Formats: sequence, structure tokens, C-alpha cells
Amino acid sequence: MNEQIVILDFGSQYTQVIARRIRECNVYSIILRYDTPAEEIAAMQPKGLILSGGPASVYTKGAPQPDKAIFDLGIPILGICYGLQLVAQYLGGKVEKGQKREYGKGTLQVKDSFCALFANLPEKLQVWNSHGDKLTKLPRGFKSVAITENSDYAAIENHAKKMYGLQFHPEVAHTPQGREIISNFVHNICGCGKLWTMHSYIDQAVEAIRNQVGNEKVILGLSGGVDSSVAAALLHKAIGNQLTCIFVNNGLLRGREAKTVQEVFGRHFKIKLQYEDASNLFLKRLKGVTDPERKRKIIGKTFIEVFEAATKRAGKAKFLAQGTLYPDIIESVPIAGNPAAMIKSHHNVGGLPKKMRFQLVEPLKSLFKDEVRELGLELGLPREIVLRQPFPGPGLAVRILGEVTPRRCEILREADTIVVEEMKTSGWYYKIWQSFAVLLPVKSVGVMGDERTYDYTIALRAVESQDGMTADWVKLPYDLLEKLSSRIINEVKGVNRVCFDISSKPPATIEWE
Ligand SMILES: Nc1ncnc2c1ncn2[C@@H]1O[C@H](COP(=O)(O)OP(=O)(O)OP(=O)(O)O)[C@@H](O)[C@H]1O
Ligand SMILES: O=c1[nH]c(=O)c2[nH+]cn([C@@H]3O[C@H](COP(=O)(O)O)[C@@H](O)[C@H]3O)c2[nH]1
Ligand SMILES: NC(=O)CC[C@H](N)C(=O)O
Ligand SMILES: [Mg+2]
Repeated sequence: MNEQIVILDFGSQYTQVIARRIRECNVYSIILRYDTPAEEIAAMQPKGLILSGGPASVYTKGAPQPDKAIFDLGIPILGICYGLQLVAQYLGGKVEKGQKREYGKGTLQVKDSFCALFANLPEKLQVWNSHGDKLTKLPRGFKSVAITENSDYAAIENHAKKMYGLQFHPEVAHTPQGREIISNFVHNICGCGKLWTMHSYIDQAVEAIRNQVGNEKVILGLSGGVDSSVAAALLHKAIGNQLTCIFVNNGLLRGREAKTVQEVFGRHFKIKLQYEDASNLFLKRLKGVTDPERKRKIIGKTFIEVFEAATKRAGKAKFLAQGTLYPDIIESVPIAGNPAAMIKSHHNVGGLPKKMRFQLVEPLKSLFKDEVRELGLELGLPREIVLRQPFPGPGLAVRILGEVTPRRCEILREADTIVVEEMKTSGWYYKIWQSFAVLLPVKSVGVMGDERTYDYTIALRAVESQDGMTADWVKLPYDLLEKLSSRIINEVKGVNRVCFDISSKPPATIEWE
């Protein structure tokens, strides 16, 4: 069993970030609901417990409370923000509504240089706060080990019980030395080694896959995206020829996508690859359709049809593998007023129905995206695949505004190829979340070689984002924009104008449809 740290989630928007930071310290961590019974936690034998932040106030009725028995497990506990307030309140301290919210940067002054949380750190640290409540009386047995401008209890400690609390957020990037604080907690206080690496994960995962699958056959839908590609490489390592990958060409792929997938997986890895060219069917069904949601629905439905027919041809298999990641399965605590309402019928497009007649193999379901990338590189997948930018399931169809026709696909594909090339050459491709071209259905007048043109417009989009939920447009250098514009207009027939999208999300979205 892995050494692990358990994080109880009280609804903080940063809970997953805490888990990732711990794993970056080469320690396995999992997130559980705040009310998970202490017995269940004890059975997992964690080396330490972290109580996350959360939007509630500990003194209000109905505020989320942990099973009180967690305080008697005898393992180190670190409370962050709401977590600190819980620890303090439970052990007899006092938490009240503060005079004003403390939000943003603050300076932490470490008062007790012997506190293990701040080992090897300077006396003054920049930290990031986001709270309105205030600890006004320390619980018995605790002392204050650090203060900020606004708080005498920015960090508290009960050395004997190994209980700690931080009023600020060590997990966010705005606390530059937060990583060291978390490392101090998991290594020095909880005594974890550095056992969690993608290299060691491979052996573990291979064994688990073999145990689950036995001699049965496994089918995997391979999109060429990061998740299914890494799943394919891992499964192939575990079960070799028992794996069949199905790759559907929906006619909406990028320039060399179909070739790359066949080269990398078929020729290089020698994975059994079933190539389904359904591009004509998809394009036929999209004919005349301009509504973005209808396009998505048609593509999603057609994909399932094609995939199901393909699995029948692949021969009898008991298992279907999926590249499900950890963030997909974390049962997070719903936060009141969460605005993640349905804006686009995402992320199920290209997905498969739950009720297919297979049992599931999900070898990536305990991993975060950055871990999946690292794993892919460990497994020998090319950087071109592992470090690629996200590409939406419905493909170029949501980047061709209005009707999707073979001719328009061709134009966008050529422009897109230029964008990818130039972004890579200039070094920007791997620095940002996404960069791509969008084909607008408007034509405008231009002049080329003394002749009048009346052609399409390409919009360029480049965004910076952490998770795709919010995004800022990237201020690409003018000379790069100039290069992109001149290459696209000169090389792509049918385009005589290039624009640059300077909208952030919200209120715009990343894709145009
Ligand atoms: N063109 C395709 N051919 C075969 N399978 C596909 C295709 N597109 C999607 N899939 C399958 O459907 C799953 C869900 O697709 P989706 O694009 O929504 O997921 P994803 O998280 O982007 O995964 P990936 O990074 O593997 O693309 C993929 O992981 C893959 O197994
Ligand atoms: O797998 C996917 N299937 C989809 O249907 C889909 N739609 C958008 N995206 C990607 O999601 C992120 C956010 O996109 P939006 O701001 O356009 O909603 C961006 O990274 C988009 O590229 C999709 N990914
Ligand atoms: N970020 C948090 O955990 C906030 C805790 C609590 N709701 C406060 O405002 O103080
Ligand atoms: Mg995908």
C-alpha cells in the first residue's frame, strides 16, 4: 500500500490543488468528503490528514463538520483556513466573524523558528489569504507560531498532538513558498518518504491491470488525445496483444492527426489498431447544419454508433478501457451557487454511453493530468502527443462557424497546421493552454496581385488557462502575429483576412461554438 495523506474536502475551490501539491512532493494523496467516517479513514492508514478550506463559517448552524473521532486518530493534522478554524473550534478556541475580510497578499512573520512547518524557510514570507472569519482565542495546548498584519494566529501549533493550522493558503501559487510548507508537513511532520513517482506507478498499474483483466480482451477508444494515448501505452505494456485500440476518423481532425496516430501506435508501439474512417458519414450528417448545439449532438450520436459497430468487428471483448482521470471521479462537495451550469454540451461529446455491455478498466483514474503527462513520457510516448494542447471532441466542427463542408474543413485544416507550426517554432505552443484558428463564415473584399478577392476570414485564438474554466487571451508578440497572418493569407487559398481574438473567458468561451 502507498504511503498516503488524506485530504478532507470542505468545499474549497483549491482542494484539488492541495492534492496536487502533495503529489508534487512525491507523496500520494487522496480527497475524501468532509464527513467520511473516521473508521474508514483509519482503515486507509494515512500518514497525515489535511482539512481543506471551505466557504462556510464554523460557527453557523449546518456548517460542514468532520467526524469528531478524526481528532483522536493520533496522526498529524493540518487545517487550512476553514480547516484551521475547525481544529481551533473543536479543541476549545474561539472563531468569530472578522472586522473585515482578509483577501489577497499578506506578509507572514514566523515567530517560532522551531516550528517544523517553517523549517528551512525565512522569517518573512509572502502568503495569500482568503477569509472573513477570525480565530480570536487559541485552543488549549496550542501556540501561535506566525502572524500577519491582520492576525495574531496566522499559523498555530500543538506540538505534542502534531496538530497544525494555517489561516492562509499554502497550496496556491500566490504563496510562493507554500510548496516548502506542504513538503515540511508531509515529509518532516508526517514522516512520508518520496515514494510516489510515475516510474514506480508503472509497475503497480501494470500488475493491477493484469489482475483485473486476466486473459480477457480489452478495447480502447483512441482519440490521439493525451488521456487515451497514455492509457493505450500503459495497457499495451501490461497486456500486449489482448488490447485492441479503435481510432475513429470523424473527418474533423487536425491535419496529420490520423497519420500520427497510426504511425505512433500502429507502427512504433505495434499496438493492434483498428482504423475506422467514418469521415464521409459525419460530414454527410452535418450537411446544412449551422446550430452549434445540433452539430455537437449529431457528432456525439454518430460517434457512439460508429464506435459500437467497430467494437463488434473487433471481436468479443469483456473489457472497455477509458482514460478517466482523478478529477473526473472526485466526489467534490457541491458549493452553493456554483456557476458551472451547462453552457455547452461538452465533455460527453466523443464520450461513450455508461451502459455499454463492457466492464470498465480505468488505469489512470487516480492520476492528475500533469501526472498522466509524466507517465506518458516515462512510457516512451513522443512529446508531440504527451504535451499537446487540448483538442475538443467535436474537432474542427466547433471551429467552423456555420455549416461544416469538406471545403471549409480543408481551409481550416491548412490554417490550423500553420498555427501549430509557428507556435511551436516560436516556443509559444507549450507555454500556453491553447492556440488555434477559427474559420468565420463571413467573406470580405481584398486585393491580391492586383486582383479583387472575396474570401473567408480566419480568427486566431490564443489563451492562457489553468483548467479551461476561465481563460485570458495571450498577448502574442506582433512579429509572431504578423508571421501567422502573412503565412495564412499567402498559403491558404480562400482566406484573405486574419483577425486576432482578444476576448477572455468569461464572458467569451475558449472555443467559438
Ligand atoms: N476519434 C476517436 N476515436 C476513438 N475514440 C475516441 C475518439 N474520440 C474520443 N474517443 C474516446 O472517447 C473518450 C472521451 O473523449 P473526450 O475527447 O471527451 O475525452 P478526453 O478527456 O479528451 O480524452 P483524450 O485526451 O483521450 O481525447 C476518449 O478518451 C476516447 O477513449
Ligand atoms: O473534449 C472536449 N469536448 C468538447 O465538446 C469540448 N468543447 C470544448 N472543449 C474544450 O474545453 C475547454 C473549454 O472550452 P470552452 O471555453 O469553449 O467551453 C477548451 O479547452 C476546449 O477546447 C471540449 N473538449
Ligand atoms: N477560505 C476559507 O476556508 C474561508 C473560511 C471561512 N469561510 C472564512 O471566511 O474565514
Ligand atoms: Mg479528447
